[in-house]
Amino acid sequence: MATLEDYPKIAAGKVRELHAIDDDHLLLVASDRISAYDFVLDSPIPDKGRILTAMSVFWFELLGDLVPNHLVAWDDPRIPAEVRGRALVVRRLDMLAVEAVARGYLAGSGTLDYNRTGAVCGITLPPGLVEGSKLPESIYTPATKAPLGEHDENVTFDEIAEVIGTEHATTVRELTLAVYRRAAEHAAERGIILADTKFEFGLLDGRIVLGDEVLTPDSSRYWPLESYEPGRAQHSFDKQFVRDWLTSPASGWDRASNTAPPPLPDEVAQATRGRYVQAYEQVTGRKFADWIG
Ligand SMILES: CCOC(=O)Cn1cc(-c2ncnc(N)c2C#N)cn1
Repeated sequence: MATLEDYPKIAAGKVRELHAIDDDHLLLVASDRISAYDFVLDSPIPDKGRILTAMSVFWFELLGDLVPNHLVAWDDPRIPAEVRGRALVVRRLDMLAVEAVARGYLAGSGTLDYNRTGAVCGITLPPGLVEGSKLPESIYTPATKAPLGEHDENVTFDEIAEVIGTEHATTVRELTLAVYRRAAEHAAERGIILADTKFEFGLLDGRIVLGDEVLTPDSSRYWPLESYEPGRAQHSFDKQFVRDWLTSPASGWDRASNTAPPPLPDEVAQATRGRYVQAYEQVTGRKFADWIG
């Protein structure tokens, strides 16, 4: 059985790492780390890596008729025991330099751009929208990847086409919207608003293939349908307990101070684990207890 040290690390995000298995395969590893207010917290959320990996596997399977993906295996001798259940064997792709974002609702940088310009990524929106507004139809709002810790930069379709060519830019936009719309419809039927999501695509033998993690609460905004109310910041299905505790007097943390947040109380970490499990079971109809690792 391989160990993680056998696989050189080739990329890392805030909460994930990418290792090389061989010339054609990579190992995408999800940690139990959680990010809030642009900080990676000291406190891990038990099983977060396994739950989000199981979610990606579900979505890759459900959406496989719409778009090919890079997933090769999730239960495989190439996966070291220490990361089993929170690591995927994936095909090595030639990644396209675009953060392919679809939005069904106005939130985050989308609201910021809209308030400044009436548009997001060059797409003019109707007047009178607020944080959390449902958009008349979902839109493609690509971004360019920023260095770790910075926010991606929203750009227009034409700016992306300049970099990856009009043909690939067009296919990426079509796939992003089709896959998001199908996933958002599935989630809404199960009481979860998928407000937006971010995909990454790559080339494999000239075909465009869906890479990265997909439609997890780290790559998407998951809002509970029952507490949806436009006009304010929406409750995060998974991160709200963390946000509420960090911004409560109990934490002793001052968000404006730009200092690192304190560790979470165990009950906040455990309650957050519960939210990830609930999101997984509600979206997939599967029991997390049946997942490997
Ligand atoms: C965890 C850090 O990695 C990233 O966040 C983004 N990233 C993806 C790749 C990639 N590169 C080739 N083939 C792939 N299948 C993938 C994937 N997924 C590189 N960086």
